Amino acid sequence: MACFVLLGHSSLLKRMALLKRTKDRGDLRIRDNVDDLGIELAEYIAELSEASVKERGVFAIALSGGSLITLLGKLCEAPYKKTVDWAKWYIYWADERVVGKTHSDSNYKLTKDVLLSKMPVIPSHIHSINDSLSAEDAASDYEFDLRQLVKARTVAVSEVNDCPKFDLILLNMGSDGHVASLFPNHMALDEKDDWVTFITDSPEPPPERITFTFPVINSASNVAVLVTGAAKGEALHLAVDDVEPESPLIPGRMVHPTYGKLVWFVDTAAASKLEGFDFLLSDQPFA
Ligand SMILES: O=C(O)[C@H](O)[C@@H](O)[C@H](O)[C@H](O)COP(=O)(O)O
Repeated sequence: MACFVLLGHSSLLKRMALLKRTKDRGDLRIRDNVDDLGIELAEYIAELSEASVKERGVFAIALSGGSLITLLGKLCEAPYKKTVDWAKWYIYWADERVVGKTHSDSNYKLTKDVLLSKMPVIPSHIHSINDSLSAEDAASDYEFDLRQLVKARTVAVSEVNDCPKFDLILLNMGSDGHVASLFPNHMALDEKDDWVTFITDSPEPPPERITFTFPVINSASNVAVLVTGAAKGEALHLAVDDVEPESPLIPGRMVHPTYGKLVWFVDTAAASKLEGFDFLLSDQPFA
């Protein structure tokens, strides 16, 4: 049976904050609404940024796209706007669509609009893809760029392989269980050598993307995955619960930082199919 811890004081699900500790699939932080989840995520990022700047003098973070970036808008508000040491941030994207930087599909553009144009991040610390290249060349070029920062130890290096060890990689999971641009049953899931690979056949538009590979994702010090909405309930169940061995192995379940910490930021709609969660929806008193 799953173990849930009630963090709030209210017995009403609407105002609850829940923490679920799984055996080996990380922690789940569950909030009833996306707005509260955004506040929780902002607090988590700010804490990791502070700890990393204290320890290493910099904070190396990789972002994704979608609603995750919209939620990062919370970091532009008090207190984070002033308390986060923005000049120490080095930013990559765990995946990017191979489109121009001004295109509405660009994760860089979305992040720029929501966060980068508002916070004093140093422009040379923002590592976006070269949008004049093909997907294949953009992936090699991005890996080359990342290798320079690993060489300089601006991005730390894993103790067990030569992979970058990001202070934090932020992902979100789709309803098919994909993370970054690593889609179910795609050969990119098996990439072991390259840090950054490319795809030209994404099941979701646009088709051409670059993506961090699992060796990079699983070498990070911290990985957080945002999962919101009822449509992702089954994928979340497959990603974190003790499922049968014959259950489909979705990319979300392959997120498994070897020595890092994994945290899932989840709303109650997405959590509804987790083992034991129905108990909370019943009228029984919380023990
Ligand atoms: O690249 C993409 O096609 C999307 O960005 C996609 O990867 C998205 O991140 C997930 O589908 C979850 O998206 P939401 O969290 O926005 O629902």
